[in-house]
Amino acid sequence: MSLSLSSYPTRFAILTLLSAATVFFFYKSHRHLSKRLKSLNPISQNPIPKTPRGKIFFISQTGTSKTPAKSLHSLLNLNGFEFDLVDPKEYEPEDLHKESFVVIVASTWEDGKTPSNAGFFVDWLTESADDFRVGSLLLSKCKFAIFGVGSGSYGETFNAVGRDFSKKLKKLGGVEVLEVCEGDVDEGNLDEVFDEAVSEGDDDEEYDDEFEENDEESGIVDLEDIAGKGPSRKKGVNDKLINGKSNGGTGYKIIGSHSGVKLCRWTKSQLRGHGGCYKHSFYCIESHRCMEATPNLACANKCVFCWRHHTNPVGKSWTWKMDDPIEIVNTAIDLHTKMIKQMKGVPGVKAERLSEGLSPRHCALSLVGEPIMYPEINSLVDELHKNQISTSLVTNAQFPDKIKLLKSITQLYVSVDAGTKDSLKAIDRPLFGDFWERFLEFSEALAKMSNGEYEVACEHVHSCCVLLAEVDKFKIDGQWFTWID
Ligand SMILES: Cc1cc2nc3c(=O)[nH]c(=O)nc-3n(C[C@H](O)[C@H](O)[C@H](O)COP(=O)(O)O)c2cc1C
Ligand code: SF4
Repeated sequence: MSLSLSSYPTRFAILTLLSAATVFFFYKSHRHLSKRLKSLNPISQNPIPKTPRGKIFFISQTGTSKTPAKSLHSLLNLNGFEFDLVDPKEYEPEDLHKESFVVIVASTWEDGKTPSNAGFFVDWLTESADDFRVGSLLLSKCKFAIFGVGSGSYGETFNAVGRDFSKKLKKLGGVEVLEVCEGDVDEGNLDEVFDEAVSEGDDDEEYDDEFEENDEESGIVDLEDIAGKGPSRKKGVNDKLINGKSNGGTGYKIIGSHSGVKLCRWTKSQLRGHGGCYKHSFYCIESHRCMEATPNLACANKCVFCWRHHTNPVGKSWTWKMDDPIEIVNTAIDLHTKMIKQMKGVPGVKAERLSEGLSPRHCALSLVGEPIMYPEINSLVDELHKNQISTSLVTNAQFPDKIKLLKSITQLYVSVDAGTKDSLKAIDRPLFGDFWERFLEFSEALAKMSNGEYEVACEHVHSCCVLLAEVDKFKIDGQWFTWID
């Protein structure tokens, strides 16, 4: 890979690689380093266009990672690169999309756990990366580099946190300027590799000349040539998410044998005085008083975009032991309020919102799975209403018989992911052979139930045309429309 040396990211990447590895592994060759820095120093060369300040995050349990992060911070600032050294505990992750450059120095702890000063930061990142509504372009303006601080003696979880950060930032559109550098504090293999690379250069004027020649004459340097001399990824390292989380990292709590509850990212966001989800914008539902739950983790589709990565159970009918609806509601409220309480002390959480959040007023039956498959769905909804909790149920239109039996519900959200039989099959990958007929029958039943009026959530407006053709009147963003032939 060749990159122009005159570009800010490339200069930064090279400087970061050299300086962080040098600081981190206590490399002593000042002569060599200063030569390299001189050749890269933005002050002594072409002026760099003004860019926003970068951020160096230290993710550390016992302070080891903070030291190289601090040294890197001094070195970069000394060389004209404006960076802030940030404790993620004090940082608002919602602002991440505004960053242009982020360096993360992160250690890994037992079983691949993240140090506690980045607990909220990581949860936010995990949820955003797993949430298809957030999108893969959120961080497209953000370049990043990651330095892992760990120990190879922990095998598969060696530098798991650093690698996990890289994966999630990339999933959200972040641009990684260097392959994750994996430091090994015990084995010291990294400083050996680096020492080797640098000591070659130390006695080798040719190396410096070559470096300068590349820089001066062609303006191009092969970044991999340099990065290749730094720390390399260990072969056979397990790339799976290893974040010490239960339920495959989904963050939801299982209730009984077939239900679940989760604190959604919008609930957390509004607890912290930030915005809520679209239901807040459309219907004034307060996200910090909303409980996300499902009485059925299973589904009759295997949608390509499913955030559960197809690890949830699937089935065409209810074949499981059935838990009591009242018990499900009580446990869901109990677990939900416990999770709200755990938000106490998280930076930015407002005391007033926290106390309001302890009494949920809305329940989104949408977490995962198909809620109307649960045979006691009407009793469950009744129980929520008795607790003065409004209900919003999301269904994927595969159970027409069930929708006909559904009694009072505050809101019904039909997930229509495609407008034709072929595209619905390709996107939702339904288990039912007669999925299209089911979908049409569901639509007809719904049209009758709602007197031909549909309320459409914006998320699916693009694919609702076929469905809307069946009805007389529809509502988007609170405004009613009629169908024109
Ligand atoms: C109890 C314990 C568990 C650890 N687990 C891991 C691990 O799973 N993977 C890893 O790469 N390093 C692991 N390490 C090594 C730490 O990442 C290393 O000690 C690092 O320097 C700690 O940095 P910090 O003080 O910035 O948190 C572990 C260390 C301890 C003491
Ligand atoms: S409706 Fe509730 S659970 Fe769903 S996204 Fe909004 S706040 Fe979260």
